[in-house]
Amino acid sequence: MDAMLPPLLLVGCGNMGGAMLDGWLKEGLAPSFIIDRHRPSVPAPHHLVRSADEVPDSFHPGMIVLATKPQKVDAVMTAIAPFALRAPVLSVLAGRRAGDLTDCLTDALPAGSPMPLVIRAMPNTPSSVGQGMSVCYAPPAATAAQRALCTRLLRAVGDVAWIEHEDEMDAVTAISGSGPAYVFLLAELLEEAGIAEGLPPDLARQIARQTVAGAGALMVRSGVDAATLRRNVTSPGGTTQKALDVLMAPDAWPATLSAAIRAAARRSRELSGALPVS
Ligand SMILES: NC(=O)c1ccc[n+]([C@@H]2O[C@H](COP(=O)([O-])OP(=O)(O)OC[C@H]3O[C@@H](n4cnc5c(N)ncnc54)[C@H](OP(=O)(O)O)[C@@H]3O)[C@@H](O)[C@H]2O)c1
Ligand code: PRO
Repeated sequence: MDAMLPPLLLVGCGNMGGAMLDGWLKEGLAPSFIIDRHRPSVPAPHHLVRSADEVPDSFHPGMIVLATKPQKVDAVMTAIAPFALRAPVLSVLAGRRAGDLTDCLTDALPAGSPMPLVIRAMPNTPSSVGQGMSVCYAPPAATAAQRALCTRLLRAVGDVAWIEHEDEMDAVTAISGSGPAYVFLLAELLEEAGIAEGLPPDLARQIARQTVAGAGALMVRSGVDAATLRRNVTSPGGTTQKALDVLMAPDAWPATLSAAIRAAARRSRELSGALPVS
């Protein structure tokens, strides 16, 4: 294992903050402060507080990780702004732009203070088992060391990629941020379909879950592209072909998935304020 991850100020420890924290704890994390109203506990030597005002002024984080809901972040900006003069901020909020968050922090600081730095990342919940996918965007003011620190933190919980254009974050959010939900839905629907075909519920669940997990593991470990792996399952004139004829019809999965991704990306733009709420 590499050296310990730096101390963090984690603001919000629900589904996503908690998933990342689980991954960081497994990797070894320097004593950190976690702000959350609901999490029951964090292991020693970390500190759980219920409000941003309870973090001692003496704390020097290596990074501040923002993981509240986008609509709830403004309420904590004043309390965390002084820490943002000591460490870069890594926001995993959907939609909220780096410049917008920087402005909120700047407004909460005395006039003439240095400008805080906000880097964005879009992780996903498989981070909790070290299988996350995080895509990062840093404004031009970020240093190579600050970018490297983000990469190191997020690499500890999965794969990391960087984008140079913040606008791409809306599509990233729709695909990899929200994507685990689509895959879990697939597992749910396979299970329901198995039961509808007369299988015992326990067996339907087992085969649905392991099929989704096994297919994902095969794709990763083989490195073979998804279309080839799909063709390898599809015997000419066989059972898979019959199912794919239904799923791959232009008005079926191709249309449905692209409409779903468009809707999610649009919602990300709405959260940024770039589009009116529909
Ligand atoms: N969930 C995902 O898969 C995912 C993936 C990528 C990115 N994200 C982003 O991650 C962020 C968090 O999403 P989530 O699903 O983890 O939300 P969540 O489960 O609601 O977690 C946020 C946590 O922060 C707490 N919190 C908020 N403001 C607080 C405050 N002032 N003091 C103390 N605790 C506070 C919330 O408590 P209350 O509920 O009481 O406010 C909640 O426990 C969002 O911005 C989302 O866009 C999520
Ligand atoms: N969860 C957040 C949402 O649904 C962002 C990506 C995954 O808005």
